[in-house]
Amino acid sequence: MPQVVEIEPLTRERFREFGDVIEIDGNGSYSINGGMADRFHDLAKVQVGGPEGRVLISMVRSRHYELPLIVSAVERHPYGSQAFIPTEQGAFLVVVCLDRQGVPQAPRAFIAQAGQGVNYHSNVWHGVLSPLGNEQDFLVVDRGGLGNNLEEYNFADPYVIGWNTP
Ligand SMILES: NC(=O)N[C@@H](O)C(=O)O
Ligand code: NI
Repeated sequence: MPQVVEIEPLTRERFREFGDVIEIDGNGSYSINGGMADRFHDLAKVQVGGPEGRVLISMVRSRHYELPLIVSAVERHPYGSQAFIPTEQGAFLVVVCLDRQGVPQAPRAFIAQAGQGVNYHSNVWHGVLSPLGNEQDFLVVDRGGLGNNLEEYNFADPYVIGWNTP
C-alpha cells in the first residue's frame, strides 16, 4: 500500500536541512541604483564541484502535474546545488528526502507559493520539478561540467503526495 505524504507550506525553517528558499518576503534588503531598487542579497548557496565544474543559468518550461502525485523515484546531484526560480505566478510541489547511507528516507513535500523558489543543496534527494495547475517557466541555476552529476533512486513502494489536499 503506497504511503501518503502530507504537503507542508514551504518556509526557510522547514526547508533548512534540504537547501534554501529563494524569496523576497521575510528577507532584508539594501538600496541600490540611487534608491531606485532594493537588493535582496545572497539568498541561496550556489555549490559547484567536480571536474571542470561551472555554474549554469538555464530556463525550463515544465508541463504541470496533478495532485495526488505518485512519487516512485527521486534524484540528486553530487557535484552541485540546483535552484528553481519561477518566472511567473504559480505554485509548484517540492519533494525532498533525507539520506541515510545513500538511501533516501521517506519524502517530505512542500508547496512553493507564488514568489518562492528553492535551491537544493548538493547531494540532496529531490523529486523532479513539479509545477501545479498549469505549465510554468523557471530559471534554473545549477552545475555543469564533466562527470556524472545525476544519481537516481527508485523506491520499492511509491509514495502518494497530497492525497487529501483540498
Ligand atoms: N535535469 C534538470 O534540469 N532537472 C532535474 O534535475 C530536476 O530536478 O527537475
Ligand atoms: Ni534535479
